[in-house]
Amino acid sequence: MENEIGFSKDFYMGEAPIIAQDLQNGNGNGVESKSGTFETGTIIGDKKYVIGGTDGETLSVKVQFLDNNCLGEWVHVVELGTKPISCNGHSAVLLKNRILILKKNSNPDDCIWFLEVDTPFVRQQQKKNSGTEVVAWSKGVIGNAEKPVVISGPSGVGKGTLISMLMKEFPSMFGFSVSHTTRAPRGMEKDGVHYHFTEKNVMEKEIKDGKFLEFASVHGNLYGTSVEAVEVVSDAGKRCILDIDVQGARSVRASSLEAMLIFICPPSMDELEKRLRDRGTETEEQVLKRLRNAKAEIEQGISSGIFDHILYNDNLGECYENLKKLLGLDGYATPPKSVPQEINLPRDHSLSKIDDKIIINSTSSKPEKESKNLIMLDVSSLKGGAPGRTRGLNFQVIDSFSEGFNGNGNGPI
Ligand SMILES: Nc1ncnc2c1ncn2[C@@H]1O[C@H](COP(=O)(O)OP(=O)(O)OP(=O)(O)O)[C@@H](O)[C@H]1O
Ligand SMILES: Nc1nc2c(ncn2[C@@H]2O[C@H](COP(=O)(O)O)[C@@H](O)[C@H]2O)c(=O)[nH]1
Repeated sequence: MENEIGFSKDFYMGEAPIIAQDLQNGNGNGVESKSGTFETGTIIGDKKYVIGGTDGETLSVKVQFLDNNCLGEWVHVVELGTKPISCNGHSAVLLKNRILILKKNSNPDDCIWFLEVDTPFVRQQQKKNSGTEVVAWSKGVIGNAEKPVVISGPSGVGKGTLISMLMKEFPSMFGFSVSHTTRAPRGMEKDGVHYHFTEKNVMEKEIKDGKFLEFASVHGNLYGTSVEAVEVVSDAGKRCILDIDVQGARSVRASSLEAMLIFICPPSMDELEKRLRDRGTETEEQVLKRLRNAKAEIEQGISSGIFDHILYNDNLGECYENLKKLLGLDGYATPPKSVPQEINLPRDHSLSKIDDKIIINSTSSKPEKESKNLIMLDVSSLKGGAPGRTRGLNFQVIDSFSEGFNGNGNGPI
């Protein structure tokens, strides 16, 4: 199954139409380069992706185009998303449209990363930056993390109120995605808590740089969800809640976030107007603008098919109970705790790939004891991906000798 430098036969053969081969210059999977950093190389079609820790603290990517066996120049690559921090080496395996990176000797929650090279998100970004080589990083999450929740609806309907109630009752379960906006803060609003209040030119530049999952012009200001805002919540092990308008919900629906989308509808336009006016946060001109926009938003919310669920917020308590039902939280005094899976990858390991299974073969030879582990990483049900996390990774210990392994997989140990 494996050759002497740790590439599997499948890795050489790749998966049509992408073909992976070993590097012709001998810089194979996990080889120390002249500069002393670890580099791996993967050839996909006529491109060679070299991943190595040469960019300060973070792993960087270099791409070289192959021109009939003759090596071309390095190409500048735009790397989107948060890059993994460099480590004591890594392994790389080509999957269908992304490269799986396994960091050696790293924390269980930081050992699996993906470099997307040909996913819909990357193709979309390549189109935007025509002529530029674009790749995107996405961190792998073991198991099926709960889907993010999008709460949308016209201004004043009660989205923020419902979200606050949820966060108060389940503080360790939910995390709020803090949006960016160019509108001015209201009296009690804090920067970084309610919004990241941002200058328009700064936000426009960051949008251009691909830092936003979605953005929209709403009631005359720019609003947007940065990739980081969602990642911060996922990394804290919480379910992400987004409070965004209908245009933003449409973008999220089209993205790889795979969120649950809920539209909150007012009982009537009169009641919506009353709530907006009673809140007293908008000028008369703003109230009228928001009410005008509300009509179109309600129409789209109800009939566009963007949303998975529609909730009517007439009686607040009832609406909140219905929201909890949708989220599977009715009847829970305390939220269910998922048991985290753990995987520790020792520095010395080799990889092989059989269909959608990655076999990690690790050997640790301490003077007193030698231990061997065979871990199977199942990548058949990957979900999400850049510009967010890649979920749906499952692993199983399929063989282990000695106590060297620190994990709680399902297989025999
Ligand atoms: N079911 C309800 N009945 C009566 N008042 C409500 C109800 N739900 C929310 N409110 C009130 O309506 C006002 C608007 O609610 P909230 O600020 O949560 O709306 P929102 O949808 O988040 O608005 P925006 O999109 O402008 O942020 C608040 O003063 C809130 O207390
Ligand atoms: N598309 C997005 N819409 C957003 C985002 N954050 C908030 N919003 C929506 O804007 C309006 C107005 O909000 P307000 O705080 O000024 O009253 C409201 O409908 C929000 O849902 C975002 O990141 N993206």
